[in-house]
Amino acid sequence: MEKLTDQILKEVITPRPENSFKGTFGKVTLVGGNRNFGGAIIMASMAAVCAGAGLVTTATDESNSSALHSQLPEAMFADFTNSEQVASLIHAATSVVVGPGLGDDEISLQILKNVFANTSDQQNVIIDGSAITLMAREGIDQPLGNIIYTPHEMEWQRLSGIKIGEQTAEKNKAVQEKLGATVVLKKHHTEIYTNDQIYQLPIGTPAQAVGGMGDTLAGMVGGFTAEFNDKADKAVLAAVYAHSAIAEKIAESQYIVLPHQISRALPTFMKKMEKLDDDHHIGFLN
Ligand SMILES: NC(=O)C1=CN([C@@H]2O[C@H](COP(=O)(O)OP(=O)(O)OC[C@H]3O[C@@H](n4cnc5c(N)ncnc54)[C@H](OP(=O)(O)O)[C@@H]3O)[C@@H](O)[C@H]2O)[C@@H](O)CC1
Ligand SMILES: Nc1ncnc2c1ncn2[C@@H]1O[C@H](COP(=O)(O)OP(=O)(O)O)[C@@H](O)[C@H]1O
Ligand SMILES: [Mg+2]
Repeated sequence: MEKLTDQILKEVITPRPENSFKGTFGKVTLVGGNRNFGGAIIMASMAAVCAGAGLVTTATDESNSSALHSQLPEAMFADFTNSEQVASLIHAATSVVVGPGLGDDEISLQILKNVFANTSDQQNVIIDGSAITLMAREGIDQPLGNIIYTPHEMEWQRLSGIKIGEQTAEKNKAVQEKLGATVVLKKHHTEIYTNDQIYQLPIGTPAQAVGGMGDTLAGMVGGFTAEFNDKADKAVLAAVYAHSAIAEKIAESQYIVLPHQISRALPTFMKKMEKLDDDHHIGFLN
């Protein structure tokens, strides 16, 4: 298992080209947030916006529209039950994030099927939260795309069939290979299973053990893969590393870290990373 270092941030977060516009930095379509879990998709959307994705659209329950706009005017809204509009937003996306707060009822299931029917191999598709639970429960096939699952241990148990106490690297890798997808297995010292390697995140803090922390990571992975689409595999690793590096910094003076604080800190954090040269590590800038 290879330990991730801050080197991954330097590789991924490079200066933006002068000759660019918002379209250069990708489009993210996020789908989730039923009436009860609107916060989940708002947190994920905030992470995608703050990570620097060029355009972000949030397909969610219509009851979340005002809250989304008041928290995040940068994001556009769509009603997630409007299947034609969602299909066209999926077609337009560089990265799709599906699942945060989607819920697991019949409407959630139909929305998930519509999303999965409209992705293509050219897209990054981040599958999180309720979407993983629904896939496992309903036996839904994996969609087309560069697939990235972001399960917590119980979601991974549901998807892989491996019980939480038995989730060894060997067993997890075998299921990852069958899926042919990237698996970000979230926990203290998250593990990332890719086609060629297993990585471990050596940082992170129990101050992160609060609701919405994973929703925020899913949005960051969506934002990073859209913005740095030419190095999408490394962008996943960089998002995982940055999420916990920022959290550790906030936790120096706070007992817990609020997920939206990580998103709000991202533009400043990314600016510092852009300036790092090979001799300087994150600690140097604290
Ligand atoms: N503000 C919002 O809108 C929020 C909305 N959210 C959205 O809610 C949806 C459901 O997601 P979910 O994760 O809350 O529920 P679920 O998938 O049933 O898993 C929980 C079960 O698994 C067990 N468990 C065992 N090990 C575990 C582990 N390592 N990590 C976590 N759980 C572990 C756990 O055990 P227990 O805690 O009971 O001991 C419990 O029995 C999803 O769409 C998500 O995006 C949330 O993000 C919160 C903020
Ligand atoms: N003790 C811990 N140490 C480090 N990271 C943690 C710890 N507990 C939780 N996390 C992180 O918090 C996130 C939790 O994800 P998840 O359970 O999906 O949250 P939610 O669905 O509520 O947003 C993951 O990124 C996980 O790695
Ligand atoms: Mg989650």
